[in-house]
Amino acid sequence: MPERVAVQLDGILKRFGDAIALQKISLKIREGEFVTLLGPSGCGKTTLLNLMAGFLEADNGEIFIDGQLVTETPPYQREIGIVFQNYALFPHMSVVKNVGYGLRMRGTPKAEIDERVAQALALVKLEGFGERMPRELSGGQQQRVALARALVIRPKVLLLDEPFSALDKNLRLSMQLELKEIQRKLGVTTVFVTHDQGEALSMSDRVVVMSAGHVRQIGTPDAIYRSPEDPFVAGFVGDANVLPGRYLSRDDAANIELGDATLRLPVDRIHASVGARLAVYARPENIHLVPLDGDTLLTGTVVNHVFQGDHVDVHLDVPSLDQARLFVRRSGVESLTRWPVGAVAGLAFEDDGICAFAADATSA
Ligand SMILES: Nc1ncnc2c1ncn2[C@@H]1O[C@H](COP(=O)(O)OP(=O)(O)OP(=O)(O)O)[C@@H](O)[C@H]1O
Repeated sequence: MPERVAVQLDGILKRFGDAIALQKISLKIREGEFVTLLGPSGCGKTTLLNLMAGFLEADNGEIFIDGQLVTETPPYQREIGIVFQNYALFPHMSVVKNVGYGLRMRGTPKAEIDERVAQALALVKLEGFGERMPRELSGGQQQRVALARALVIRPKVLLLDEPFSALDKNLRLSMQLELKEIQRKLGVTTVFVTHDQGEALSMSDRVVVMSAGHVRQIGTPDAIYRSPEDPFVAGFVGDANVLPGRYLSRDDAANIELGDATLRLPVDRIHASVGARLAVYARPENIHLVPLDGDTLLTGTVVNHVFQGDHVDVHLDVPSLDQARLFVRRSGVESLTRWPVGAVAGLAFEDDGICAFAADATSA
C-alpha cells in the first residue's frame, strides 16, 4: 500500500515586506512521521510552522493536509494540535479546563470530554493534577498540559515550536524521550521546530535542515550527519574540521589532495568538479592519530587536550595544511599520555564522515 502523505507543501513562498522569509519550499510529510525543521534563528522555521497551522498566509504555493487543500482554511478547521515554546496555557483555567478547551469548542458531549481529558492527562503522566491552575505547575508540567491539550482533539498533525527550549537540560532530555514515546504510541504525524541539532537528530524520522529561507537538505538523521549534501549542513550539524584541499582527479574514486597526502574518497562525497579548490569537512571522530612511519604524509603537532567527560578532544596544528588547526575525538583518557602536548602524530582519515564542497560554495 502506498504511504499516505499527511502534509504536503508545494512551492511555498512567504514575504514580509521586501524580505523573503521562505523561498519556494516544497515538502511531503508522511502519515505518522516525526519530522523536524532544524536551522539557525531567523531561517524561517516558525514561519513555515505558522503557515501549516494557518496563522499566516503564503504569498504563493499550496498546502495540503490529509489530501485536502487548506491554503484558505482557517486554523480551527485544520484539525491540528499546536504546542508553543512559552506554554500558552489559559492562566485562569484549571488543567482539566485547559485540556478540554478544544473539545468544548467542538461541542463534544461532556461525558466524552471528561473521559478524553482523563486519558490525555494519563498519557502525559499528569493524573491527579487536573484541578491545579497553570501557575501551580512547574515549567515541565505546564508543557505536558500543553501537549495533552494539543493531543486531546486527536489532531491530524501535531505541530511543536521549540517546546522544550525553556526547560533545563535534564528535563529537556527526559521530555524529548517522553514526547517520542507518546508520538510513537499514537502514531500522530508530528512537525517539530528546533535550532538544537542534538534534539533534531535524536528525535526525528527525518530532518529538514533550513537556512535563510531555503531547505538545504531533507533526510534521516543518519544521512544528514554522515552524508551532508550542502556545506551549510556539513557545518551546522555536528562538529567538523574544515580543511583546504583540491580535487585532483577521478577514477573509480575521487583523488583529493590534502596537504602532502592524497585521499581516495567515494565520488559521491565530493560536491565539486575536478580541479576545484575544496573545503574538506572531516568529523573529529573520523580522524585517527597514528604513530609515524616512513609512509606518513600528513602529520600534526598536539597543542591542546580538552577533557569533555566521556571523551577527550585533541587539538593539533597541521603545518602542511595552510597551518590549519584541527581536532580529533578520542574516547579514552589514555590519549592524554599517548599523545601529550608537543607530540607529533600521523593523521589517518576514515572515508565515513568526510565530504567536500567547492571552496567558493561554502557558506559555513
Ligand atoms: N511578522 C513578521 N514581520 C516581519 N518579518 C518577520 C515576521 N515574522 C518573521 N519575520 C522574519 O522572517 C524571517 C524568518 O523568521 P522565523 O521566525 O520564521 O525564523 P525562525 O527560524 O523560526 O527563527 P527563531 O528560531 O529565532 O524563531 C526572519 O528574518 C524574521 O525576522
